[in-house]
Amino acid sequence: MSFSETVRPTTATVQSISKTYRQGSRSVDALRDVSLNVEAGSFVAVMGASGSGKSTLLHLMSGLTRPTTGSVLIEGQNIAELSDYELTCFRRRRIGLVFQAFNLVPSLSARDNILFPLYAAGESLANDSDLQELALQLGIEDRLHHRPDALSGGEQQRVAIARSLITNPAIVFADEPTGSLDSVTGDSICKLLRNLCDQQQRTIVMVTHEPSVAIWADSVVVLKDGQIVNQFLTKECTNAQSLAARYQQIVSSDAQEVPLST
Ligand SMILES: Nc1ncnc2c1ncn2[C@@H]1O[C@H](COP(=O)(O)OP(=O)(O)OP(=O)(O)O)[C@@H](O)[C@H]1O
Repeated sequence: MSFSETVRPTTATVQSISKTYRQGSRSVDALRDVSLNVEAGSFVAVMGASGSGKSTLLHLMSGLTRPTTGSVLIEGQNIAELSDYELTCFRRRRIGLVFQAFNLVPSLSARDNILFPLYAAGESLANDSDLQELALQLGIEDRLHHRPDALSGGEQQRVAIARSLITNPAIVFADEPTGSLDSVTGDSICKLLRNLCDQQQRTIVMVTHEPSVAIWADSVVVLKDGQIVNQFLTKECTNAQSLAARYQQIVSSDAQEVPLST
């Protein structure tokens, strides 16, 4: 395994998914009949107001939760059909996950945090040079023996990204990966995600509410009240300000446009 080589490009397709959360007698329709095709090797940002369903969409696409109706195809596999055990195995091997809160184990070194998905699967690292290569690629090669509390926020997120890549997944889902970081550090994380896509053809789906983060993606999917109301290419925006203006125009409009495919 080499982390600097390209991976087999993977598509992610969501077909007519809905998700209803039930809380006692109340129910919340978090997503309503959402369809989306993320092309292999592309970088898609998901934007929307708080409560519009961004995290729910990401969690469904990454198999963390199951849709109420509809299907999610990763590498052509409908993950909604897998048993809990099969889904866990599929997620461990095929999907990388990055969260805003890093979710590192405080008592473990950066190295053991990165290797955690392998340990959880009962595996070990075949070749230590793989870890060294990954750490070098992410700029944390001299931080591997530190515990999370001795690392900066940006370094912790790099460790979390390394952990998401240790099984060499072709698709990475990131939920507000820069949400806890200052703008300079956040930019370096965006650049890293962009490189994973450009240099290795990994597919990236990232939730963000920041136009300056979304501009790093190839396209932006806009959610409103649990539905996709628009999808546009970032190259149509000259900079983060024009992306912000376009996004504002979309969310403040009552009209729902037909979503484009990436
Ligand atoms: N586990 C849950 N149980 C009940 N309702 C939920 C649950 N998770 C999310 N919801 C509801 O589903 C809707 C969509 O939530 P979601 O977290 O996907 O939105 P979001 O766009 O990611 O919001 P934010 O930007 O604030 O994180 C909201 O109304 C939320 O309250």
